[in-house]
Amino acid sequence: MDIAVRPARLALVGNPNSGKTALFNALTGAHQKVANYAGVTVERKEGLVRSASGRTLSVLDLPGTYSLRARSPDEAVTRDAVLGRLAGESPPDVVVCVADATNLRLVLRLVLELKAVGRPMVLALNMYDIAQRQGLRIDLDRLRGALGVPIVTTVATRKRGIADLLAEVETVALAGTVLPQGEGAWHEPDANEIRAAHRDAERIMRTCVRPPERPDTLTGKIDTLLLHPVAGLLILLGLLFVMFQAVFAWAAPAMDGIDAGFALFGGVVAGFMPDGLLESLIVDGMIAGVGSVIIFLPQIVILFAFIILLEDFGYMARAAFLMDRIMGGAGLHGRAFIPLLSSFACAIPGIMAARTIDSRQDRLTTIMVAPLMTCSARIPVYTLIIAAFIPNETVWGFASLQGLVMFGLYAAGIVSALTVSFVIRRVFWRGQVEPFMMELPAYKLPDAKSVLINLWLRAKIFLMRAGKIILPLMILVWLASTFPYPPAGATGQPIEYSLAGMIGRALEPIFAPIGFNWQMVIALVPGMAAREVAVAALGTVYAVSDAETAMSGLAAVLSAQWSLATGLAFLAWYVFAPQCVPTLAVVKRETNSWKWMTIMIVYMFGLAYLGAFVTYRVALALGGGNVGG
Ligand SMILES: Nc1nc2c(ncn2[C@@H]2O[C@H](COP(=O)(O)OP(=O)(O)OP(=O)(O)O)[C@@H](O)[C@H]2O)c(=O)[nH]1
Ligand SMILES: [Mg+2]
Repeated sequence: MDIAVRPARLALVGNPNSGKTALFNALTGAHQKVANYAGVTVERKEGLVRSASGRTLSVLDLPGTYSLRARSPDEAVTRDAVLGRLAGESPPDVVVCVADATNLRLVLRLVLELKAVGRPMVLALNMYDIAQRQGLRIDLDRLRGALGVPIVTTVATRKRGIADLLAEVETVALAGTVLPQGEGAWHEPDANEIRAAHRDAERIMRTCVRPPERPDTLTGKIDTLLLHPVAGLLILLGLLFVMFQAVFAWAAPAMDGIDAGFALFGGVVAGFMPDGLLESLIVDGMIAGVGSVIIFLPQIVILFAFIILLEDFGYMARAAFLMDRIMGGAGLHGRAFIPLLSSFACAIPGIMAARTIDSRQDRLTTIMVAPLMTCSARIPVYTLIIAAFIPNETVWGFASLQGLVMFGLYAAGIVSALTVSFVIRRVFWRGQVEPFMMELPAYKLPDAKSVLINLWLRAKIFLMRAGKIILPLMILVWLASTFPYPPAGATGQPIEYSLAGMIGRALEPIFAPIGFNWQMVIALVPGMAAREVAVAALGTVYAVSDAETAMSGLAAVLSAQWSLATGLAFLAWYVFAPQCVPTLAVVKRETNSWKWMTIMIVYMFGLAYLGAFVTYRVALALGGGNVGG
């Protein structure tokens, strides 16, 4: 192996939730997602690190696995990477096995398997801080002897032990491999070999690790309450309730600030520019359009602050455990919880996270319902319509009505996901759902820095979307709603004669039964590329984006122009419609079939139309048909 020519490659392999990604971030300075539950990483990620001696090493982060006998698609990624079976990739020069030091029993079998593969290897005992705090006594020298591999202790989140680890990696890398090339040395172990490995692991545990004198029972104590079948579920509901209340209550001042900022900015720019087309494009199309989406940043940050904190405490794995019975009843695998939870951010990572589910049927069911979870791109649409039609009142003396409606919209997404998966089970396959077996991590105090980094990543994704997707789309919307000009002597609004107006009018008959007018139809079209563009597009269509009136102005215009029934129907449409083409593309890629993508499009549009229709008709019947009332 010639290290001078190409960087030596080290691969991080280990059980789920052992801190591989945290170690990867500590080594490479990357900001990959870490969270206190298993199955976060589902793809290989590569980065570079420079060692103390100035050598560049390439680091590979891999999905967690308990064994090389891969069961799910993400575990197969790890196995293939270790064995050098990935197309165009040689096996890693050094395997760094990342162990949760507080849970050594689980990793020892993997260590023994990896040793059999024969690549040079280093064992990193991560989470060593927690092991020490728990009073766990690990005899490192004896463990080194028993396993025959170098061992370093690390605390990935505090970047402790990183230099030692790198030094150890360099030593074994330089020592070179005299061992057989990966693949040949490894085979699927048979039952006898598995039993033998199990015995070896138990023996090593007995000789090298002594349990703490006073075992850590804090986690156990908290769990008797939080995992209680009734109290636990109530606490979960309570947490979600507080979360949505906070989204509305706490974000308001920041949103007003952003609103005013963009209005001011638009006004200043307008003052410097001559009146005309260019001014309209920049001020009404671009500044107001992007501003009407960015204003939702505070709400998204608050929502994710809750989610990230709950993840890092270790609560989310408990939530999955609590939900397992309900989800199982609906035909969903317990492991579907994490993918569905990720879908609250965006369905795309959620659909990818379904790779941790090994049974193909369970995985497909999860993928098919993931887009029903309320992704963050829906927040702008929901909030706008809620602000326009739901009075800002307090009910029962303490709850904000607007927050309650938001809670209801999220609940509608969850309930429909459970219902659809129930139906999928009946229609496509009937087999048993596999029982849930997720490790419950120990509770941990979140690491402030890593919470902030995760939060910043979410905010960045949102802002990048505003720049990369929404800005260009808004320019298109502006063009389509400005040209062609109205003919001489036309009496209506200019937009009625534009291309967008024509499209809206052409599609209007399809949407009239569910209470949508042609302006709404125009907004739906660019909303296919990214849901939140509908908000900005409505602003353009209703021409409210003068410098003085941004978001609050739009809500006022909508409440004057739509009936309550129409507003509610629009919300119902947004709960179900398979909007955002990128999600559909990912479904095609992950299922590797057009069939499932088509099924998704058909069923979701069907539900959206039905949901909006029923909502509209019921609201009309209850007297919600007055425009401007
Ligand atoms: N106290 C402490 N926490 C750690 C340490 N290393 C990681 N963590 C935390 O452990 C949790 C899991 O870390 P990840 O890096 O996501 O684990 P992973 O092995 O990549 O997990 P998967 O990708 O799901 O297989 C996170 O909450 C980390 O912040 C450590 O050394 N000490
Ligand atoms: Mg990871």
